[in-house]
Amino acid sequence: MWRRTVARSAVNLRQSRRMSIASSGSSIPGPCIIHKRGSDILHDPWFNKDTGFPMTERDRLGLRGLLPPRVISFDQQYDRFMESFRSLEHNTEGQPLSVVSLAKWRILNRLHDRNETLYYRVLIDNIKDFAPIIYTPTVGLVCQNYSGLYRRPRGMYFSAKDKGEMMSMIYNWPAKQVDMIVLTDGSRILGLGDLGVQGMAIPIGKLDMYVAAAGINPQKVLPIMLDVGTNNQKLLDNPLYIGLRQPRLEGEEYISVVDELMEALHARWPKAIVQFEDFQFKWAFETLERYRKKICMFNDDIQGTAGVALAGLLGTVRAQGLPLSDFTKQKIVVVGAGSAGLGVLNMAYQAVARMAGTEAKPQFFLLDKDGLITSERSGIDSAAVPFAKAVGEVESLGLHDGSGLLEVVEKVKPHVLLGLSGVGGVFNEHVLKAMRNSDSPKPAIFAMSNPTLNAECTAEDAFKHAGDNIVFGSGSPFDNVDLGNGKVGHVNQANNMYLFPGIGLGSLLSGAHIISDGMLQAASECLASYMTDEEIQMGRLYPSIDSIRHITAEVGAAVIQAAVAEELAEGHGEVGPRELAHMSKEEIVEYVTSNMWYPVYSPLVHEK
Ligand SMILES: NC(=O)c1ccc[n+]([C@@H]2O[C@H](COP(=O)([O-])OP(=O)(O)OC[C@H]3O[C@@H](n4cnc5c(N)ncnc54)[C@H](O)[C@@H]3O)[C@@H](O)[C@H]2O)c1
Ligand SMILES: O=C(O)C[C@H](O)C(=O)O
Ligand SMILES: [Mg+2]
Repeated sequence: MWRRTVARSAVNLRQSRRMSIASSGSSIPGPCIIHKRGSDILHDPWFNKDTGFPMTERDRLGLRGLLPPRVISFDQQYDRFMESFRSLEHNTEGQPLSVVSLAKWRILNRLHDRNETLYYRVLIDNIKDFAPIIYTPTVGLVCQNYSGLYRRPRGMYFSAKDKGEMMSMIYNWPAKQVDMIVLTDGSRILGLGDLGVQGMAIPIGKLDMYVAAAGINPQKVLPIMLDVGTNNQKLLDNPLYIGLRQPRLEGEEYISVVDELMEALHARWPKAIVQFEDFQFKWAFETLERYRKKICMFNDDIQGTAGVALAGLLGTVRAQGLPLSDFTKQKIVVVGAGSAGLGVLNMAYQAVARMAGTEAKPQFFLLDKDGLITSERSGIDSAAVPFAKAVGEVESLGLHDGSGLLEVVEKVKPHVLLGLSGVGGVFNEHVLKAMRNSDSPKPAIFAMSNPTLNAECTAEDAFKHAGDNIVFGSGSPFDNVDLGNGKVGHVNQANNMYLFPGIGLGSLLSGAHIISDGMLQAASECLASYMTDEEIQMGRLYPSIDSIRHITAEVGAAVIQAAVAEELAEGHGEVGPRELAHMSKEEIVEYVTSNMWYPVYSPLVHEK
């Protein structure tokens, strides 16, 4: 089954390389009805075209005289923005990275707040350069400074003070239809901890990726911050902090607020997909279990990450020249037993069970801040219990509960070392050097924690200490590494951005009322089989971010097919479940692609 998908995907890949990201879905859209006139339109980033309004439209919409007389074309506006961006890059050369990154974020954010069509076009066309600004890693810095950077509202804020009001508040959102919601409570922002209301930049950045990668119409996305307070003393002490200045709600009080918000969202937009993002461990699994059987939602840190990591783990098996069934024999050390680490192990165990039956005993090792987790450990979370190693098993390796990372790597000689700990540099020189004795001819190192400073190691250190023959992936982007003699160490961005847009889009277009394990597995398998054997041999486990729209269309189609196979698909718009069931794989990809929004100026028509 895997082999077949690999071969087929190689064909798709070749086709995709001919289709540029800019050309997808670029047909001229029909007119757009608006209920505003005059300067109200100029202040609405959904409709504003700045100097691009043609004269006829200026007349029709009461804009004549409100803009300079010359009409500037979309292409000229685009060039003008890119010119200012390049000169900002030039002018900030040599300044500290944080200063440059924030300056770039600001110029993009200003465009976002002014003219969304132009913003998304520059984002889509320059995704490789701009994703690290509007998304990871710069978004982390933005969250840390959000109270100071905040200028204009975007998305919705619900707080503990809104209890009892949410059902009516939800109607304050101006769009009738919402397809995609990303919700956070700001309690575990990347590896940066509790950033309270300032975590809002994460849902905004994730939804920017939804627009860029999945072609969700920006008028149908909704970032939401649920502010239940913060336990971050620095924020509580900051008089300019823009969130609630109170400790986080806990227990029943907390869950009742989340329940109320979920009910309100579901009542107004029953078909919208809700992505939970950056919830702290103690609520991430609990909320997932609480809502996943009732509404179309998923937790990106648990489930999106798991799918991306599994695709990378299967890629490393292929990179060793082994059949995929050998995945069951891989020795994998996972560092970090939180939402992401446990999500990955959960999915990896499921994959082993499919390949070798439920009796199979994979050689996966799990560590948290207190070292190796065995069945002897008391007080571990119930979600981690299935992954605790039997004491006898680790004793035979000379290990025990709490063994440190270096000792584990030295004794296990793992094929894969995967970090989701949030702790920068835990893959230190000694640990990386120990990976030279791995039992794999091509050891894999995944330093998946974000943002850059929280990565378990840098790409450069990984190749320097663990050797040129490793495959490397990181959650935040690093440059490829020059290994000398014309050789390059390829850096993969092992980030859930390769899956969440396709999971969301596929779920939406299937009309499924829940997101099943089968749909998530299909997404991961699709990503795993996307790369050709030649690419894998070169250490390329994931596609370039330039092809993210194409990979998202493929993932979306795989999710729809799985929903159809499980009889969960209820259809979307005019395409019912029967039509979906009769579509070939190619037709489903075409259906997904044709539903992707692409930024061009639509003619605006005023209606009272
Ligand atoms: N690349 C991606 O797509 C992706 C996706 C999700 C999360 N992440 C990153 O993963 C990190 C963890 O996220 P999470 O939601 O699982 O957090 P979490 O708080 O739920 O879990 C963190 C885990 O790391 C463990 N830990 C802490 N210090 C450690 C140490 N020194 N050695 C070993 N383990 C240690 C903790 O005990 C805990 O089990 C974050 O930095 C996040 O940005 C990356
Ligand atoms: O946001 C990211 O870049 C990935 C992931 O969701 C994370 O929390 O680190
Ligand atoms: Mg996240």
